[in-house]
Amino acid sequence: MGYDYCFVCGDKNPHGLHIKFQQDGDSVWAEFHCEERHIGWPNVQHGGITSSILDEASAYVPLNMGLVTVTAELNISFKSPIRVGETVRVEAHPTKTTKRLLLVEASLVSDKGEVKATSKAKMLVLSKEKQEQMGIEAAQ
Ligand SMILES: CCCCCCCCCCCC(=O)SCCNC(=O)CCNC(=O)[C@H](O)C(C)(C)COP(=O)(O)OP(=O)(O)OC[C@H]1O[C@@H](n2cnc3c(N)ncnc32)[C@H](O)[C@@H]1OP(=O)(O)O
Repeated sequence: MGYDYCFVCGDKNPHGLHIKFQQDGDSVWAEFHCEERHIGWPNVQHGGITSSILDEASAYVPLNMGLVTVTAELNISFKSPIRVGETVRVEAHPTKTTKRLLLVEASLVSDKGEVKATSKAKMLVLSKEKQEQMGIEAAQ
């Protein structure tokens, strides 16, 4: 089972979010439309879905640099509810890069310009050996 089954971006995951990320220099971005099946409280997008989108965007930043990482830490501020029917844009960019660690900041903003959530992630670069140990295939 490869990347096609990723919950956030995989084409073949029937339960996934099917988000397509675009590269813009060191940054990545994507759009997401909140539907009824994404809610927790009535009409409010589940915080776990919001977290997944921010996490994934943070992972695509190093991936586009040719680095395979896992999220070691993810700190999220949920600033305003994302409602069913709203389209949000996620953007992520690196703020610090070392040999072992990337710090990535991300945000989710509505099409009306309202900031819905922001995050700071620590993405830990996996060595080839560690990738094999974890059963992660080399990046495409
Ligand atoms: C094409 C489409 C693809 C699409 C596919 C895209 C998929 C993307 C998925 C989204 C991303 C995810 O959700 S990934 C899944 C969620 N994350 C996880 O499951 C990670 C679980 N945690 C772990 O596996 C582990 O704890 C690691 C790998 C993070 C660290 O393990 P380790 O390497 O054995 O740990 P350890 O020896 O203690 O630490 C190694 C070094 O890193 C440092 N370190 C460890 N943790 C931290 C930390 N939180 N903050 C700072 N530094 C840290 C240590 O101090 C040490 O530094 P020094 O002493 O060497 O200086």
